Amino acid sequence: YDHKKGGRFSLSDFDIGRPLGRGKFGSVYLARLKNPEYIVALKILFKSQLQSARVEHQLRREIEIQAHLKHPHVLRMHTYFWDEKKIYLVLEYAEHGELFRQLQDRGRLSEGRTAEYIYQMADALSYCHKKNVIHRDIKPENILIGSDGELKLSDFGWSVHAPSKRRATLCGTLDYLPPEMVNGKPHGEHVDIWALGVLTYELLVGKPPFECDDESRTKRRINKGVIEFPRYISNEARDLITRLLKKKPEERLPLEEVMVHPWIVKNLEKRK
Ligand SMILES: Nc1ncnc(NCCc2cnc(NC(=O)Nc3cccc(C(F)(F)F)c3)s2)c1Br
Repeated sequence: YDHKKGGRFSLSDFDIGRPLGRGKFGSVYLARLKNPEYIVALKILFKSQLQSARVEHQLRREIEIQAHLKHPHVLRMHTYFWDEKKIYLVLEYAEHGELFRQLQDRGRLSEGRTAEYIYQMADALSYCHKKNVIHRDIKPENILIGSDGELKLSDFGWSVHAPSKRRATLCGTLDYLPPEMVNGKPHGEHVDIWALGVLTYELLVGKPPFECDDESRTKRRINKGVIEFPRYISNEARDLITRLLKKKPEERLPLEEVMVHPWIVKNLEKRK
């Protein structure tokens, strides 16, 4: 199709639809490329906000990383463009929105559904880690749901190439951070495996395992690593979560073993 020579898009190439969500640095809109007609999610960022937060390098890294990621359980970034004041990320549209919303609506998810979701995220993370990319910000808000109910790992705004001693000024929830990051130590891809354990727990229980009303107590609980399971959590689920939430990064269950863990296999069989 005859889009602009040099391949660059501009806002006039799109019809803008309803807002899909509001982020810290800008909003996401449903949008349709006019020619050919193609539905996307358009994240619109203000250069001024990125500059004052000094995160332009982070966005550049995300764009670079996303350009090389193509996987059914990783939300695609098709392209990006900019004008005088804004930067536009042209993203794959996830029809069923954020996993966070589904968890809020349902309170907590069944073991069958959770096992399927964790299998898909382990698959996505295994793919990213093979490309030396660690996501570093896995949480229900950053996981979207596609048209067939499949999960899409999204928002690589905090991702880096492993290993990283980057002492990024972390903001947002500490709940998903492993001991090594909470203590500002060098960290590798094992941080995503820890976060997968927190995610498994949160989907089954409805809240993360070390949640506290203040950060210092959360940090203490993350470092202590004691996990309380409600009675209704099966032994196999407890086994997987315990093997993911190991304090020592190298002791955490490798992703390939997560995908064949008895709890995953048993629940995937049942849902066929
Ligand atoms: N239904 C939906 N279907 C598709 N997408 C949806 N929402 C957008 C999900 C995203 C994917 N990728 C993202 N990336 C960033 O936001 N990056 C970003 C933003 C600011 C600053 C920075 C940085 F500069 F700090 F790195 C990096 S947001 C929804 Br709701």
